[in-house]
Amino acid sequence: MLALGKLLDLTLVGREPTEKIQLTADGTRLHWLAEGALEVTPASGRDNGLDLLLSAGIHGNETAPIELLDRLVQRIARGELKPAARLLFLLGNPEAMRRGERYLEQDINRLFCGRHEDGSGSEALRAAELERLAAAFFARDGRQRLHYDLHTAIRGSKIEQFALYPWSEGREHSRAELARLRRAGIDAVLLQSKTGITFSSYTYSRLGAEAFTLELGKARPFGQNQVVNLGRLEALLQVLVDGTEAPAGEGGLDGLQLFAVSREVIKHSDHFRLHLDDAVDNFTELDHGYLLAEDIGGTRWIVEEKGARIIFPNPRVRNGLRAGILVVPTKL
Ligand SMILES: O=C(O)CCC(=O)N[C@@H](CCC(=O)O)C(=O)O
Ligand SMILES: [Zn+2]
Repeated sequence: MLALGKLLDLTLVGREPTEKIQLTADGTRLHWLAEGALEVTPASGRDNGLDLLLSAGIHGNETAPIELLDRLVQRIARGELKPAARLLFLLGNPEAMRRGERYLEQDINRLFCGRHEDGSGSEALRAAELERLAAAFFARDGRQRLHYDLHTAIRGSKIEQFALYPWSEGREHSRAELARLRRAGIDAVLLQSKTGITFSSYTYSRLGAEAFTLELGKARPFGQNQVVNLGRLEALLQVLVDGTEAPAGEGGLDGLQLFAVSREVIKHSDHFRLHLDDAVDNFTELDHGYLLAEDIGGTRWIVEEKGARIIFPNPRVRNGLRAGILVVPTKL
């Protein structure tokens, strides 16, 4: 296997490869751009016009998606998987991956769309670097742009594999992209209705890519992800990479649950109290009238929405950040 196929190993030991560019026997070009960043260019005559960005490790302890990307990179480097798409693989927060932590000082996934400019430290610099790498990758006109940012969640979930679809003024959510996710085993999608500060929001709203955050089960350490079945997603990624995806049929959303954001619960102060046990799963339904959280100045979060469910409840975020999302069922 080409040495650049060991992107994950290189990243985990913090080493630069000696050779930055390598070619497989059939002419696929692998180019190490920066720590945790590998660009793959199809052999001449094979390029099908898709630019596909695959990222993982934006949170360093979310290892199942990192292992999935590692398998794809290795298969490409061995010449077993022959890309027809241009690819950019990004491992988001290498230092956090080495330490097995979600982040060191700042959550990188709250530092996009320029937020890194207000911050300092290694994670703000890394978010700026990831923006530059993604912008350079998606700079070519006339090509299809697609980004999957792969994550796992802190809690268990009543819906194990789901996606968050960013929002941008004047753009409609794509039915074809939702159908594609359905084929990949995604059971639910949260349709955002305002711009965000996450990596997928950046590539969606600033770079014009179709972009999603994918949540793929519960976060576990490296080597302990056998319980997560990523087979259908892996199959989709393979056919996107080698250009053998079957043409999409009509419809294709059967069984896909759609949700809208009703309210984001923002933690304003150290007085913030969340009235949910750590064992409560994502997508748990909350009763009408339930007191979900309290904060300084008598702020109270009481559930008023019919069919409300909670995702990503987390009282340990920094003040000013999202401590949970109340979602409700919706339709396209
Ligand atoms: O389990 C949790 O509380 C967080 C899991 C996670 O990292 N989710 C992403 C979602 C990004 C998005 O909103 O698109 C995050 O919080 O960054
Ligand atoms: Zn994450």
